[in-house]
Amino acid sequence: MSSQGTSAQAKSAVHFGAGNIGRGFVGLLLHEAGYDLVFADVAAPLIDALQATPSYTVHEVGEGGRDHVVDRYAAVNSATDEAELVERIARADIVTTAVGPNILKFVAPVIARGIAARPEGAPRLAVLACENAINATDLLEAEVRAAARAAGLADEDVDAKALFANTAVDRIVPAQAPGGGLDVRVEPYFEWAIERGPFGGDVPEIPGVTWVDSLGPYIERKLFTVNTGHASAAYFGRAAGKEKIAEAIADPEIRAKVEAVLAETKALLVAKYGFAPDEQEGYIRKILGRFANAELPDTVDRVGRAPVRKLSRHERFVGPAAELAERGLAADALLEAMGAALRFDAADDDEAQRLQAMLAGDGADAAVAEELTGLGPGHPLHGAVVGLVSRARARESSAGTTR
Ligand SMILES: NC(=O)c1ccc[n+]([C@@H]2O[C@H](COP(=O)([O-])OP(=O)(O)OC[C@H]3O[C@@H](n4cnc5c(N)ncnc54)[C@H](O)[C@@H]3O)[C@@H](O)[C@H]2O)c1
Ligand SMILES: O=P(O)(O)OC[C@@H](O)[C@@H](O)[C@H](O)[C@H](O)CO
Repeated sequence: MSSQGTSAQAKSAVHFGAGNIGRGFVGLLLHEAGYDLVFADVAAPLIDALQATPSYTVHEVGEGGRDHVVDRYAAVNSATDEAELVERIARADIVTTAVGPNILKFVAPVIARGIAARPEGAPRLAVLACENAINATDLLEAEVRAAARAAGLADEDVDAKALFANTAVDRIVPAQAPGGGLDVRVEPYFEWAIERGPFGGDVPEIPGVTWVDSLGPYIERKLFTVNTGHASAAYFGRAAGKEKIAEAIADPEIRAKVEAVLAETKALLVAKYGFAPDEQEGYIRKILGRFANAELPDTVDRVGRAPVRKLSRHERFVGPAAELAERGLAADALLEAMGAALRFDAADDDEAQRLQAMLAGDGADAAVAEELTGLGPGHPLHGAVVGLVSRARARESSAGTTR
C-alpha cells in the first residue's frame, strides 16, 4: 500500500486535456484507481458538457471489449478559472496531461503556481505528461521549473513539493463522432508504463500501470513500432485514397510497406536495446492486428495529424531512420514513408498546410529538408532526405502544371 498522497482523504488527480486519451484512457484508469478526478481543458463546450453530465461511458470496441462508466469527476476551464485550478493542483496527489507535446509549455505555468501553493509538508505532487513523445515529462518539467523560477520558487522548493516521472501511454482512441456526447470509443488494449525511480519506492496504486526502472526502451519501442507503423499506414493510406486506418492496413500493398517499415525499426530496437527478435516480431503482429480493428473508426487524417511534428528530429520517422543510418543499417522503407508524409495535405490540419507551404516556398531543398528533419549536411541520411524534398517538390510542380 502506498503512502503517496494525502492518505486521510480521498486521493485526487488533475488531468489536463479532456480529449480522446484524457477521457478514454488516463482519466478512466485514474478514476478506476479511486482518484477524485478533475478534468482541466481550454475547450469551453467540453468543460460545460462535463460539468452538466454526471457520468460518461468508455466503450471498448473489438474483441473482448466492455463498457466502463466514469463518474464523480469535476471539470475546470483552464483558460478562465485559473484560481480554482491552482487550488485543485495545490491539493492533488497527481497531475497528468494529454494535450499534445507542443501544448505542454502552455499548461506549465499553472502547474507551477499549483506546486507553489502546496502546503508545507504535503506529500509531493506526481507530475506525468502522457504524450506521444520521448520523455515528454522532461519537457514539461523544464517548463514548470522555468515558470516556478520566474515566480520566485527555487528549484529545491520544486523538488520538495513535486516529482516528475516519464511515461509511455498506448491505447488507440480515435476521434469521436460529432454529436456523440462525452462517451468515448476505444480499443480494448492498453499499456501505461511509468518510470518508478522518481517515486523513491513509494509508487501510487494505479491498477493497469506497469512500473519500470528504465522507460527508454519502452517508450522507444512504443513510439517506433506503434506510432511509426500507425503513421506509415496513415500516410501510405491517404496517398492511396483510403479514409480509415483499418481500410489502409487491409490493402496488401500498403500492409507490405508498413511491414517493411516495422522490419527496419525492429532491426534498430533489437540492435540498440537487445529485444529478442521473436518477441519484437510478436509485438509487431499484435500491433498490426490492432490497426486492423474494423470496429474502431480511426481515420488516416487523425493518425497523420501534425506531420511537421511527426517528421521532426527525434520523432517516429527521423529518430529511428537517423539511428539506423548511423549504424550503417538500411532505412529505405522509413524514407519511403517519409516521402508519403510529405504528401499529407489535409485541409483542416494547420501543420499539413504549413508543410505544403514550406514545400511550395523558395527555400533551397537542403534548407527545407534540414528545417523539417533537423538533419544537416554532416548526417549520413542528409542526402536521402534532401532527395525526398526535391522529389516532393517536382511532383507538386508537375501536378500544378497539369491542373
Ligand atoms: N488518441 C490516441 O490514440 C492517443 C494515444 C496515446 C497518446 N496520445 C497522446 O495524447 C495526447 C492527446 O491526444 P488526443 O488524441 O487525446 O487529442 P485530443 O485532441 O482528443 O485531446 C487534446 C485535448 O487537449 C485540450 N487542450 C489543448 N490545449 C490545452 C491547454 N492549453 N490546456 C488544457 N487543455 C488543452 C484540447 O481542447 C483537447 O480536448 C497527444 O500527445 C497524443 O499523442 C493519444
Ligand atoms: O497522437 P499522435 O498524433 O502523436 O499519433 C497519432 C496516433 O498514432 C496515436 O494517437 C495512437 O493512436 C496512439 O499513440 C496509440 O497508443
